[in-house]
Amino acid sequence: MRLTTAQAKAESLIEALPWLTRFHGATVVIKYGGNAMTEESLKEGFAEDVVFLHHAGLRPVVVHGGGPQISTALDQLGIESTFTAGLRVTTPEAMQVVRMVLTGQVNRDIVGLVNRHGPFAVGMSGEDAHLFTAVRKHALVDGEPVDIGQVGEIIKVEPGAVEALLDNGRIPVISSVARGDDGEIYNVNADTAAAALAVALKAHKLIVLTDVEGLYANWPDDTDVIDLLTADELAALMPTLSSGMVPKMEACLTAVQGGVPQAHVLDGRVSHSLLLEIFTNEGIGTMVVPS
Ligand SMILES: Nc1ncnc2c1ncn2[C@@H]1O[C@H](COP(=O)(O)OP(=O)(O)O)[C@@H](O)[C@H]1O
Ligand SMILES: CC(=O)N[C@@H](CCC(=O)OP(=O)(O)O)C(=O)O
Repeated sequence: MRLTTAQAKAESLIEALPWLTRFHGATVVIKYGGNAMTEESLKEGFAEDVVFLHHAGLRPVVVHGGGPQISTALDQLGIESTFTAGLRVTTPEAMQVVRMVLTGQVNRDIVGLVNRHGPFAVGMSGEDAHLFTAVRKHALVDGEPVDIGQVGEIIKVEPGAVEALLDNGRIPVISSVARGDDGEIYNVNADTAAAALAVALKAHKLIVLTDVEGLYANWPDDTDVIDLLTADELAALMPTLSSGMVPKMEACLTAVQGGVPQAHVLDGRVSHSLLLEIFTNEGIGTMVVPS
């Protein structure tokens, strides 16, 4: 018997039932990357997905980056910007721009898109309510520590303000800027910040949205996406990874080793990728699970 369109839609809804049951009340930390937020329709789709998760009874938390947006602003201001070991060398002058773009621009954009659907999103900086406390981080180049300016390594997470927002039925949207006990502000890679928060919140899932399908087995060849990895398998692969994938896969490993049962890297260029991952039997992207 052929299914009518309406019946096929009902089948799709029913496919989601076991996942709705399983993830009811689950905290999901979603890292939204700058390269996955370039197109307006994708940004709108992302906001719809987050609101859908909220209405479906999950507790979504968004931690965002904005690397390309920071680079554009620095270029416009004539401030040179370089990366060492995947991290932006952040002078005090650049730090002001990083803070302005992440907390003042990208954060506001995401909050605005989510709040088209209701009074849900509340924007925060990682500096607020001592959410992220960081110390100065050095990059390792050929095993030697190199000064990369005001780049931070998170040493403490106080998730109370985020938990209060979640308990109040809100969707926290958080920029990856941290404060230091030394009075400085620090630029933290957003993948790293999302993982630290997922561990502190005892989240059920960390989802990292990016601009590739997942972790490719033989990068730069993009034919073979690894769909499932244990933490031990990922730890063994880490030294072979390059560029942007290093902080992303490190974040998945930190999260899973810190007690988060599942960490995923998904393609943010696919519309509604969040819903596909959470509510379909196939899932998409790369999933990391405990060994
Ligand atoms: N093994 C790999 N699998 C997938 N992508 C990889 C791999 N190694 C390096 N990359 C690169 O990492 C990039 C993702 O990192 P990045 O550009 O920092 O993303 P985002 O802005 O989403 O944080 C991909 O676009 C790809 O060019
Ligand atoms: C230290 C460091 O490199 N910080 C990042 C923070 C933003 C970020 O991580 O943005 P994406 O997720 O879009 O890459 C930066 O300055 O670009």
